[in-house]
This record gives sequence, structure tokens and C-alpha cells, in this order.
Amino acid sequence: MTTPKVMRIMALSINTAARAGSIIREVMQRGNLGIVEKEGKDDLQTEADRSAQQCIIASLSRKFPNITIIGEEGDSNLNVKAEWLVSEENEEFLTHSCPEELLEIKEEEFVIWVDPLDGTSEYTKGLLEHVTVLIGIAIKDRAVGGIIYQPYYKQSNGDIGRTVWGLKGLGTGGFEPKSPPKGQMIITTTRSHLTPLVQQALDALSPTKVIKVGGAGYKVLQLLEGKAHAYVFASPGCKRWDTCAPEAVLEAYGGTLTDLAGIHYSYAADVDYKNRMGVLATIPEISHSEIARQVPNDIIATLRA
Ligand SMILES: Nc1ncnc2c1ncn2[C@@H]1O[C@H](COP(=O)(O)O)[C@@H](O)[C@H]1OP(=O)(O)O
Ligand SMILES: [Mg+2]
Ligand SMILES: [Mg+2]
Ligand SMILES: [Mg+2]
Repeated sequence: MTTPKVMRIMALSINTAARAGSIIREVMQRGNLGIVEKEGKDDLQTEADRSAQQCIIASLSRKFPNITIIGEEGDSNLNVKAEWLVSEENEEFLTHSCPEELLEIKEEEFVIWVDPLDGTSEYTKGLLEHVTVLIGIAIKDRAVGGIIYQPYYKQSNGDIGRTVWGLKGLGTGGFEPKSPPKGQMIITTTRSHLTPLVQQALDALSPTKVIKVGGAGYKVLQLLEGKAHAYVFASPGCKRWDTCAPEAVLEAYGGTLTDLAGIHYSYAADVDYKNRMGVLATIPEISHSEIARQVPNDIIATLRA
């Protein structure tokens, strides 16, 4: 029997995200980040963002030429150095069985959303633990599979870097699931993109504690590892590549990630990339719709305007 496409795409993405992570470490080690501003000082790009994206898109598109792959850093030159091309699929992942409902998905039905370096602002400031590589795998318009690679995670055995993955219908891997303390409401939100509206939404939810960290990937890791109950971001700043992989991993775990009104974003290839209606993510133990109801209407109206 041939291996189902979704399993092969996940397995190649796992190895490719780790290679991109090593490129991110190499650029930092060399010390010349090559920072440019994209849409302003809140929107930076470095040599690491550019090179990691080239590695990911060249590797995935070579093996899966019929898949639409959309990366944060725009069109990439795919004539990359041989050492950046990943062709091996992750064997450990391939030992899992494919969920029944995903057995027959054809290459043309996938859309892959790539954020080669999430938490660029934190990367440039040396807050390296916040940095992740995100590869999100959508089928038609839904986020189904995701890889969150953390290039600076320190393993207990001394190894550096870890891969967290999730696939709907199969589950998650690469981390120790943990629930946050009961009777509290710990919210994680932006560290570098705080605005009055972001603050207003936090206040409306009366958190017992707020954890400000960088990156959409790192914030979802806070939910998976019991550091926070919810991720709340009342801003149009995130884009589909920020949320596709985190949404798939969180939902494979039993949680939920939507816009602030509680509606799932579409990850179809032809959508507007902007997550205009913000981000709301919750752990499985929390009623997502209950939290969405607590978001004041005027905040939703402001985002919608
Ligand atoms: N105003 C913005 N402009 C550009 N990117 C943004 C903006 N707000 C959020 N992002 C992206 O969403 C991620 C999560 O946001 P935050 O860290 O503020 O919570 C950021 O790391 C950044 O991704 P990236 O670092 O990949 O460019
Ligand atoms: Mg960016
Ligand atoms: Mg990002
Ligand atoms: Mg990025």
C-alpha cells in the first residue's frame, strides 16, 4: 500500500522545519541578521526569515509540485544550496496510522502555509525561546496538520530544538501535555504588538494573570503546556501563516483557535491573508464559545470596520 499523501507531507514538513531551524541558528551565530523593515518597524524580516523560507518552500515544492505553498516572505528563489534541500521524510512520524478520513486526499486539495520564522521581533532582541518555525497543512479551507519547531528549546538531555506536531484525527506529539491551574484565567498575548484595543479585550475577560510572549506559535505552546488558558489578540496583525499550524496542533489536541468572534478562518489558497478579526484560542477544558461571548461587541465592530 502506498503511504497516504497527508502522512508524507507531514513527515517531510517535520524534517524540513528542523532544517529551517538550524538555518535560523546559523544566521544568529554568524551575527549579521540583515534586518529590513517590511511594512514598518513592527514588521521586520531578517536573513534567517528569508533563508529558512527558501529551504522550506524549495524542499516541499520539489516533492509535492502540485501543492499550493504560501510563505510569509513572498516569492522565493527555489534554486537553493543542495544542503538546504530536505528530501527525507521523518520515519518516526510515518510509524503512525493515517486517520481514516484523510486517506484519500489528493495533492491538489492541500494548501501549505509557511511562517519560516515566527517571532521575528523577539529573534532580533535575543528572546530566542519565543522563536518557532511554522508549517501549517490545510485541506481545502481547514487547518488539519501542523508543525511547530522551536529551534532554541533546551531538551533535558542537552539537545537543542524540538518538534511539536498535530494532525486532526491522529493527535499530537513532541511535548508533555499539561493543564493550567484550575480556578484561574491566565491569558497569553502579544509582547511586541500591544495596542489599546488589544488591552481593552484583555480587560474585558478579567484575567487572573497575563503572559506577554512573542509569536503565535509560542503562545499556542503556552496553552499546550499548561501555562495559560487562552490566547487573546484583538488586532488584525496576524496572517494565515501565523495561525494555520498553531490552529491545527491545538485542535488536534482538543482545543480551539478562531477569530475573536469565534469563527474559524479559511485557509483556502485564494483568501485574503490577513486575520483581520484577531485571534482567540482556548484549551480543551475551557468553553471557547463562552469566552467568545464575553468579547465586547464594540471590539468586534472595531475589528470588522
Ligand atoms: N502588526 C503586525 N505586523 C506584522 N506581523 C505581525 C503583526 N502583529 C502580529 N504579527 C505576526 O504575528 C506573530 C504573533 O504576534 P505577536 O508576537 O505580536 O503576538 C508575530 O510574531 C508576527 O509574526 P512574524 O514574527 O512571523 O512576522
Ligand atoms: Mg514577519
Ligand atoms: Mg509569524
Ligand atoms: Mg514570520
